[in-house]
Amino acid sequence: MSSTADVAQNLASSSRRDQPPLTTIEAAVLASSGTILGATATHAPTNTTDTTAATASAAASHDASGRQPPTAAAGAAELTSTKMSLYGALKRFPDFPIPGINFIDILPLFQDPNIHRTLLRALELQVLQFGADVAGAGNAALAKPDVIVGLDARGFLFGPSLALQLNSSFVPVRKRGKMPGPCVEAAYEKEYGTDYFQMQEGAVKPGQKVLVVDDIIATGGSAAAAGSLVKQLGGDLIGYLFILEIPFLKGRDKLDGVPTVTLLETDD
Ligand SMILES: O=P(O)(O)OC[C@H]1O[C@H](OP(=O)(O)OP(=O)(O)O)[C@H](O)[C@@H]1O
Ligand SMILES: Nc1ncnc2[nH]cnc12
Repeated sequence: MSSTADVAQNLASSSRRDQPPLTTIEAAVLASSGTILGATATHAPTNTTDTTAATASAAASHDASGRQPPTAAAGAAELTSTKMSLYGALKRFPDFPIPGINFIDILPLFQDPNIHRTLLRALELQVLQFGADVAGAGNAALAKPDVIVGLDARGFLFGPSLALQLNSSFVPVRKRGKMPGPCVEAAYEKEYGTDYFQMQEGAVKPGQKVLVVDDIIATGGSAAAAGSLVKQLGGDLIGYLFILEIPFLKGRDKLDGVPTVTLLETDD
């Protein structure tokens, strides 16, 4: 396996259409995304794609003299601060919207343009890493999503921006009764209630590769319902991407082993 420095270097120098070159930190985010941004390894079922495991050891690798290569060390420090700035922006509201729920508010991530930018870049890099893990380093493009599906409403805050960055379509999943024309529908339970999701027929074409994105996976009910709608439309559900996971609620268990990546996690 390449060292983090090698991976970061390759990524930093890789040319991507219409994209500025990756900075050291961006490359390092991708090179060791699991270590810093994704705590997915601990909780990932064995049959899910773990973007952490393959890179965590690289991030921790040392050179022959027993020291971390400077790029990796610098990258790790920057990554720690990246994660801390994203995580530190989250706010908690006990007993909202009902007693017993510790509500984690992701809206502050969008208040500061620097944090907003960092978030979008980290998500984009996480998708690229996801592609490399699913299809192999040289074939990451094979796992590039044709469609980003974002969930009503917080998945709309970053789904379209991410889709644009990836040159993918954006398609919404909405709560029942919000969209015109024929729709497919799925009922689901979430951490604090029951709801119905819909997608417009034809919004995803049969065989298109679809990545479902949302802010938070709690019990997984919302994400699983979205996945079932994608499949009803004939889409190829290649994965899920979340900003934040609440692992003790075991949402991943509802996702049928579909590859799932998260940037951050919290157990409170
Ligand atoms: O994993 P789960 O238990 O299903 O919970 C996660 C879902 O709950 C929240 O959405 P909510 O339904 O509150 O809608 P909103 O985005 O419109 O606030 C959140 O944005 C996720 O979509
Ligand atoms: N605890 C929580 N905080 C914010 N959004 C949520 N959606 C489901 N559970 C949530």
